[in-house]
Amino acid sequence: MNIFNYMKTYDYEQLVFCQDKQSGLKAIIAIHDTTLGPALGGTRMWNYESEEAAIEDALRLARGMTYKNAVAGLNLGGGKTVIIGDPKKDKNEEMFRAFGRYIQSLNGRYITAEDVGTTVEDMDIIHEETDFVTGISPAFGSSGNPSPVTAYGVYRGMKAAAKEAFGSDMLNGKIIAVQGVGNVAYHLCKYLNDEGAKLIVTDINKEAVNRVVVEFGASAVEPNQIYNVECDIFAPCALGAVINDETIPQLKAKVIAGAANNQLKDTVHGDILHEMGIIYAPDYVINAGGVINVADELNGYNRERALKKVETIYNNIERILEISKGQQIPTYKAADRLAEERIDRIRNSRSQFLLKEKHVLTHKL
Ligand SMILES: NC(=O)c1ccc[n+]([C@@H]2O[C@H](COP(=O)([O-])OP(=O)(O)OC[C@H]3O[C@@H](n4cnc5c(N)ncnc54)[C@H](O)[C@@H]3O)[C@@H](O)[C@H]2O)c1
Ligand SMILES: CC(C)C[C@H](N)C(=O)O
Repeated sequence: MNIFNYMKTYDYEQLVFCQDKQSGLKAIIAIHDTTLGPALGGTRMWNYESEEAAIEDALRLARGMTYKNAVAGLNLGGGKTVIIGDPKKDKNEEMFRAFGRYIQSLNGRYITAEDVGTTVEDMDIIHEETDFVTGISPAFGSSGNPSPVTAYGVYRGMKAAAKEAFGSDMLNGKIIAVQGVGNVAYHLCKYLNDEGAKLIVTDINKEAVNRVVVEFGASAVEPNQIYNVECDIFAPCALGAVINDETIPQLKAKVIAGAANNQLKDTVHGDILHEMGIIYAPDYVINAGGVINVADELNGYNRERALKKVETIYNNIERILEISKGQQIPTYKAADRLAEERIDRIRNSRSQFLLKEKHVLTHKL
């Protein structure tokens, strides 16, 4: 990978490598675009097969956060961190403190939160060293674990997509296939079960599967079977790139609406879904509940206000579906246009010189 070429192609601002020998920290912070405000995006800890794979993931996820924050209407740019390591074995207190000091050194250009492999407890340790961290414990007056709120946003966005596909946003009686039933999807399954949907689930973690089978009457299938089960809606809630050449021909669902980031392996897969008439709720639009929730901390956390903003995911999906129909373009393109138009509008409105700009971190600073 030619890093500078890649950064130039997608217009990245900064890539920061953080190393601490004593704790074993190897982290990469990618900052994509800070036109709208400081870059906010979570920290993922993952046992990457190579350093190149880690860099690529950080870059892709950071750009996704720029678009996610823009469409969600947040005054925040996009960034993300990956920590190389096994979250089950390699974590220690010194590692997150060293990482917190690196975040502090960026002086507010980047704010972190949870992602796959990191927890509220990890954010609390980072907070020992920096204020530029969200999703910390409610004991600090903060928002805590973003996953339940992400799930609520996905649920609302799924309803908006269902309305387009089935003529009603009621999900009772609908068969919904859920891939990965971890932090977000457990809560999503609860909302869906409460509304009377029938759940088919899978996960590589048997305990996670058993929990939703027992609590919500879900039926379980093997991980490789989830793509071709008879269902109305497919909800990818595990990892990225699951909509690809191999999986698309297997799909029976009319709607794809789930929490996972970077669901399309490539944009061409979004084009194919569009041609097939499958309604795809763009991942970064439907899964913005968590970032909306943690971003609210920057103004002094108010859960009611945060949830009210999460409700707008329903309208955002409706709007994207309207643009997609009106302009005859795939939904991922409609979402990208919304994001890019907002960023351009704000960039253009910033043409006057200000001696000192008002900082968006009004509460934290
Ligand atoms: N947590 C949030 O608030 C949030 C916000 C936005 C987006 N997301 C995205 O949503 C997805 C899920 O996040 P999470 O916090 O629930 O993570 P998680 O790790 O708690 O859950 C993911 C689940 O997927 C399972 N899984 C992994 N590979 C699988 C496979 N091949 N087949 C089936 N199951 C598999 C894991 O065992 C795990 O139970 C991630 O892509 C994350 O980036 C999360
Ligand atoms: C809570 C957020 C800042 C990060 C979250 N993991 C996301 O991808 O949106």
